[in-house]
Amino acid sequence: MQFFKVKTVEETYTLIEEFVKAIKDTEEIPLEESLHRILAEDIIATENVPSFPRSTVDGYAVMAKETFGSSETMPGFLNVAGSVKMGEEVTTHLKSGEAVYIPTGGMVPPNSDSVIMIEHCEDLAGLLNTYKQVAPGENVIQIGEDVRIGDVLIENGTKLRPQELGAIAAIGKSKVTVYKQLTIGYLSSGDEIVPYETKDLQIGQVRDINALTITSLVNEWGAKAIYAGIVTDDYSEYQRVAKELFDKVDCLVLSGGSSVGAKDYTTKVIETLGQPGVFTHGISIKPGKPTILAMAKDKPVIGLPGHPASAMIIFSLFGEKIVKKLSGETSRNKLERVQVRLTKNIHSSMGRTDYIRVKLSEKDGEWWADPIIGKSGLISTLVQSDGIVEISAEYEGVRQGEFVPAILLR
Ligand SMILES: Nc1nc2c(c(=O)[nH]1)N[C@H]1C(S)=C(S)[C@@H](COP(=O)(O)OP(=O)(O)OC[C@H]3O[C@@H](n4cnc5c(N)ncnc54)[C@H](O)[C@@H]3O)O[C@H]1N2
Ligand code: MOO
Repeated sequence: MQFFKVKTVEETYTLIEEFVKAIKDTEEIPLEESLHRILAEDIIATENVPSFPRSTVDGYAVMAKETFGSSETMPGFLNVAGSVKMGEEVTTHLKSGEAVYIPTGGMVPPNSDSVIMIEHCEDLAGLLNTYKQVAPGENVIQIGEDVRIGDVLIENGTKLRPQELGAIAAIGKSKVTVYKQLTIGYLSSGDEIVPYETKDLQIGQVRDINALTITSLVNEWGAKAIYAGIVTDDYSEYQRVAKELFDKVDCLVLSGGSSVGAKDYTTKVIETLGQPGVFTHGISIKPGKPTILAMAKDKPVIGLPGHPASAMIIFSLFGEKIVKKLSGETSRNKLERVQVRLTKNIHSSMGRTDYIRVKLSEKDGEWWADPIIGKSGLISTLVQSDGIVEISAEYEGVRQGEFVPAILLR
């Protein structure tokens, strides 16, 4: 049976990299609606930012060399020849021996190369006493120092953060081309699963937790979740609903029925959706060993283990990678794991990667991870957790105080 041919975590990531291809459909949208979308063009600067030399302080525009030697005890002297107005161009050149009052953000006059801060000088009836020398360029943002014409400001494949939106706004671009927002279909399965709004549960019934955790993760990652409800463990009904949803979405996620029980139909259903089909059923991982990953007609299909903590951990580990690849995002890898120290010895099995739920706390400038013990069916264990620590397959356990990589659950 394929189930027992488990793959390692690394093999699984390699297969995802190999199978999942980015969707290349694009659309042009207003800049203000583009937060967390994936850029589908290089943004080339068409303007210098700033377009004029700008003071970073309130003070006096000067020629730096004319302040050289100034000190508290031996001030220099310059004539105050006027003032710069905010938002207005300055065409008058600064002459030798002169200083001009300038507010923060004002245009530095031609011939001036620096600004002396108001705290370091004193205007005595038009004679400026300079108590400190300034260096050429001091307190001035030069033309194009922020963004230079022709520079690739932001690369195709970047996930747009607030700072990218700000930079695009700075060059006056109001529309951006982004990759199409992904739609991720989600379906719960199981005779015992009932809508979470159900008031009075019959014995044996379970409210649908995974619908909320999984679709919320999808939304957090910037994709659109389509929830298609709950199907019972009736193969033909499950197959019909899954196929209908599969046809509407870019990626399908099925929860439950991933194991090898008599009514675990998820693999069989996935195999009907198209070629090449299941590429992983079973990962040497805890929790989430029965995880199913497949490709059907270029669309990824994920079969999550039903236990709520397993479903969420597995979807965070592999679902996010799949969604990222599909979305066209190629941003350099950000910090994915942080090193933390364990508060207790943890046992694990060789040949299996363990993800342990942990609560983090800071002590003397270091982060410590306290394991949350509990079965993978318990959602409350994730409520108590700030992250999961990874004990890789080559370890039999980790001792108290040792450093381990942690993935934060935000
Ligand atoms: N013989 C073996 N049995 C099992 C193995 C194994 O290796 N050999 N692995 C176990 C592991 S590990 C997991 S994880 C589960 C995965 O099982 P399924 O994916 O088939 O999940 P179900 O049986 O449908 O459900 C498991 C459990 O979770 C509850 N559940 C399911 N869906 C939801 C939902 N949407 N919201 C809340 N709770 C849900 C369900 O009621 C069950 O209690 O297999 C083990 N078996
Ligand atoms: O590993 Mo299974 O994921 O619930 O216990």
